[in-house]
Amino acid sequence: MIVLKLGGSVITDKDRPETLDGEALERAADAVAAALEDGVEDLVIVHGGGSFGHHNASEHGVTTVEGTRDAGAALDIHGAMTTLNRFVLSRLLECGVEAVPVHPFSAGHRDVEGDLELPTGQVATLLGEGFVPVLHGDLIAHAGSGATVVSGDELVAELARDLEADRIGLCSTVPGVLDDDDAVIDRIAAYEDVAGVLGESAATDVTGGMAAKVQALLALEAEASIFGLADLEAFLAGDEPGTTIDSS
Ligand SMILES: Nc1ncnc2c1ncn2[C@@H]1O[C@H](COP(=O)(O)OP(=O)(O)OP(=O)(O)O)[C@@H](O)[C@H]1O
Ligand SMILES: C=C(C)CCOP(=O)(O)O
Repeated sequence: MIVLKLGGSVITDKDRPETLDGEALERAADAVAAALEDGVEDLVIVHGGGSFGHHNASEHGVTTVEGTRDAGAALDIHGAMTTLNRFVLSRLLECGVEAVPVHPFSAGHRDVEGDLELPTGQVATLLGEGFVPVLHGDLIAHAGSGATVVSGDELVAELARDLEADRIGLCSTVPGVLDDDDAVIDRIAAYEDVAGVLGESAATDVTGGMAAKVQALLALEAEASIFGLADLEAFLAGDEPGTTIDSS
């Protein structure tokens, strides 16, 4: 089973509010369709927000820890993400991928500690019935804080853990985690080894950029890869492009 995140920074123009990167999305959808034709089974896709969601969350002062109890703000942020989800689903469907939505806002919650609870029975059942479930970074009920943002990276980690994914891939706008000289770091086994080079996203981003990604993936038992769009086909074909996060 593969859990693949399509980074919001890849499929949207992160500097312009609510603007798709149609070419990149098409390329990603083509790669997914080709992989399924080549025999990949059991694929769960998660996409991030990019210019959908982060701007809205930022305007309302909402992050993964700062919540809102304003239903209008909640609908604004969730609505931006479901709009992007519609675009992603349409493109996948056009390529012949049996993609269906799973909206985290209606499925999961955080407890008072902020820990994410995400039931995955619907995802497993959809996989068993031949669908490709497509989740997305979203707003989520948060005990004691109203509703906060849940990043696609957190969802990837939770799905991978619960569904015992064999392979985990994060397709982002960079070819991997970069060192001080902008060279791709081949393997990361401990956060301390790379803490100095990990930063936030260059664009508006309420969920922590590369640092949060590496942290979420290091908490997993399975290996995960962070790579750019040019390497999506290779990842889906079984390669380990970009940076491998290996916490074992
Ligand atoms: N050491 C690093 N190596 C690579 N990228 C880094 C590093 N430090 C910070 N970054 C930033 O992290 C960004 C990737 O994180 P970002 O959260 O934007 O990706 P994404 O998951 O593709 O998008 P989204 O969060 O919208 O889904 C890069 O574009 C870069 O600006
Ligand atoms: C900003 C929202 C609502 C979702 C963010 O998801 P991410 O782009 O995966 O961090």
